[in-house]
Amino acid sequence: MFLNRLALKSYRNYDQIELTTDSNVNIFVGPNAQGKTNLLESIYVLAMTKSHRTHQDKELIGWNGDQTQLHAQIQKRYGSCQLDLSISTKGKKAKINGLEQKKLSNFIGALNVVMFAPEDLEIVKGTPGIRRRFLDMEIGQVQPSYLYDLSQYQKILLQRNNYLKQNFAGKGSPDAMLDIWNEQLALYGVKIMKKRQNFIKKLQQWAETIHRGITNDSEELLIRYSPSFDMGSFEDESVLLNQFMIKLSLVRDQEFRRGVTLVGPHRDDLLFYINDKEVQTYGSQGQQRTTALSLKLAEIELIHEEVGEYPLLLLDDVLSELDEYRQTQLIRTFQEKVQTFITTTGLESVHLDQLNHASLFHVLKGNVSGRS
Ligand SMILES: Nc1ncnc2c1ncn2[C@@H]1O[C@H](COP(=O)(O)OP(=O)(O)OP(=O)(O)O)[C@@H](O)[C@H]1O
Repeated sequence: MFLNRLALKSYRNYDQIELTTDSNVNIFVGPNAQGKTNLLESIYVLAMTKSHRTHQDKELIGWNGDQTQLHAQIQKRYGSCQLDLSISTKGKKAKINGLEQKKLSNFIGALNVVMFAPEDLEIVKGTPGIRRRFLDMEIGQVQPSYLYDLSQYQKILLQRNNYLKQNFAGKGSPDAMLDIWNEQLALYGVKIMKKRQNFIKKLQQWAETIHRGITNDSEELLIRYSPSFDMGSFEDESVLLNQFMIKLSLVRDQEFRRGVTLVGPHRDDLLFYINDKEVQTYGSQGQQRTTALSLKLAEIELIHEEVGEYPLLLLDDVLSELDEYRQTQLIRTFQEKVQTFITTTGLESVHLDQLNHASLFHVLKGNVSGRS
């Protein structure tokens, strides 16, 4: 799929812009703090309805406005499609081809993107919460039902935690109520775990091959799902559900003492190994960065497999971080296949000679000029 046109109103430091983009590679060049990342972020927001770098939607609204409007014209295999998203302090409104979508989950997935930014190193190095967010965003954009399961799970988790806090052991008779929460929690928890397990299995297959290519066959990358309890080889959801309930009963007293839910996908993690050694603990900075790159490139292939079209690739200030060999590998992956948006402060860090065709845009103080 391709983004043909992007229009923004009152988005971060852009008052109003309209861009026609190249179907191959688009390079946005400019000094620091001019709006390059903001531009890529806006494309990400059009795909996911939220930013990759903040949970606070109001930060996206230009300082002089009270709402922002984003518009994209997308070219897909089966025709073109118009996406409109407006974000105000009161909430979000999303339209596909002029039709308002009651649920944002129906809007997510109309445009698919893979973003690779310097902070993605945190997916490898950072806390489990960052890896769970990565899983949620990526599975969500190819499987809208996942987002529904997740929001149900989060609601139940919140209520269950409140309940645990208020009804510590010995006070009242909490069991009957807890049984109801447990069933609900396990029901949605298992759905999420199964979907994460399937996603990671597929991601692993792609990432392993890609990582071998990037490292000249010297490194074997393994990605492993690490759920809050051992799923064993259980394929059947009802067996897993039963396991979930057993685990909950085992930690019951501890949960009352601590006032939090100790079992479930909100405690999942994702582990990375290179040649059998955990990357988070033993990996060099370079290996951690390459792992993040392999993960992102694997995602491109996975989305293609699931959706039948390649997503857009958004590379925010990452090319200068990659050596020539890795940059060449990356360019080979997207060239003529994946519409790519690159930001950089200087063209000297981009191996332009490797690109068959690219459009160049200059970004200065919230204005974009060019396309050459
Ligand atoms: N809500 C907002 N309204 C207006 N301006 C904003 C808003 N949020 C951020 N900005 C401004 O946007 C600018 C940053 O833009 P951006 O992060 O896109 O920079 P950049 O060109 O990618 O820079 P760098 O090369 O340093 O990463 C900053 O000057 C910041 O003050």
